[in-house]
Amino acid sequence: EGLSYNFYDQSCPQVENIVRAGLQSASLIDPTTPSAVLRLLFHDCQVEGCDASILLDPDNIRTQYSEMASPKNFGIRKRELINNIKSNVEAICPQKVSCSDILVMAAREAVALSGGPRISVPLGRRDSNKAPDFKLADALLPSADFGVDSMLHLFSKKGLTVEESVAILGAHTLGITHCTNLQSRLYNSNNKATNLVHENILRMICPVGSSETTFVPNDLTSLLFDNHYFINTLRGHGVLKIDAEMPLDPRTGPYVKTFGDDQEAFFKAFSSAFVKISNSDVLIGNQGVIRRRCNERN
Ligand code: HEM
Ligand SMILES: [Ca+2]
Ligand SMILES: [Ca+2]
Repeated sequence: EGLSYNFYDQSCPQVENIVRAGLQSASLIDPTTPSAVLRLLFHDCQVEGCDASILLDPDNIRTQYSEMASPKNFGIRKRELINNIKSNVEAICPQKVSCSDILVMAAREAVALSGGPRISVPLGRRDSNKAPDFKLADALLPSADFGVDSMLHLFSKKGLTVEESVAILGAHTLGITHCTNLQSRLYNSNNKATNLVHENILRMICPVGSSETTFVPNDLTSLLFDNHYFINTLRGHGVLKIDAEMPLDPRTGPYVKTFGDDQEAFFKAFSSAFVKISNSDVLIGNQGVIRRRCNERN
């Protein structure tokens, strides 16, 4: 399909080490770096494939051409970290390594560095050279109140099985959710509340009209890539609507239980899902470009 496991063996053998070093030093300064980088990869791949489109800054003339203008990208961070790693790579191997591959490698390191599996990822992606209108990102990124139906539909389009779809949501073992993303779940929906005590705690942390800076951790070990997300949701302690629904739905519930009991089973299904997501709709061969700077068009 055009990607390969030894793509940079000749042209830039140091690239994996450079990316790993970049992730490690950034995580020492800010331990929430891995969660931000993992979400950044998903939001890139979800809009016109993994082509580093999310990293492009708006130019002065056409400000709507930046995915960051979409409210669905609220809370996206660490785009500049990928720019910095790219500069380090350019210093050693100029014009060889795409920003999209750097982002995939960085997300892979983010998972491994947090205690998750070390995932082998095929490389050879190319970068897009123009950002889509932010309305496309708006249409393609999942909204905070997605339920099981919409989630399974979204991931089946990427070729994920139901088991892999449940596993990839285990990415929420890392990071946080801002209260602004929980308003509709907590205050004006007829959602299937699972654990009233837990929902009341969420309401206390996130009152009506919470400021944009308040947040809750996605699980109790939000810096560790482990299976606590599943254990949490099984207890009815899920944060998002999808977390509350997955254990109850007959299609997804059995996998939530398996992953809550067996971390290795979670890691295995997460790894294959991660590879599928990061291979979806990629530019290869002569398509696209290798951007010189990740945040600007060539
Ligand atoms: C139906 C699918 C999904 C929905 C509805 C969803 C929704 C969300 C929402 C609302 C947040 C909170 C953002 C904030 O308030 O700052 C979040 C955070 C996060 N999501 Fe997802 N997500 C989905 C799938 C994924 C996937 C596939 C991945 C990765 C492979 C992922 C990784 C993350 C991570 C790591 C965070 C924490 C970010 C941080 O701490 O900065 N999500 N997600
Ligand atoms: Ca993209
Ligand atoms: Ca965790």
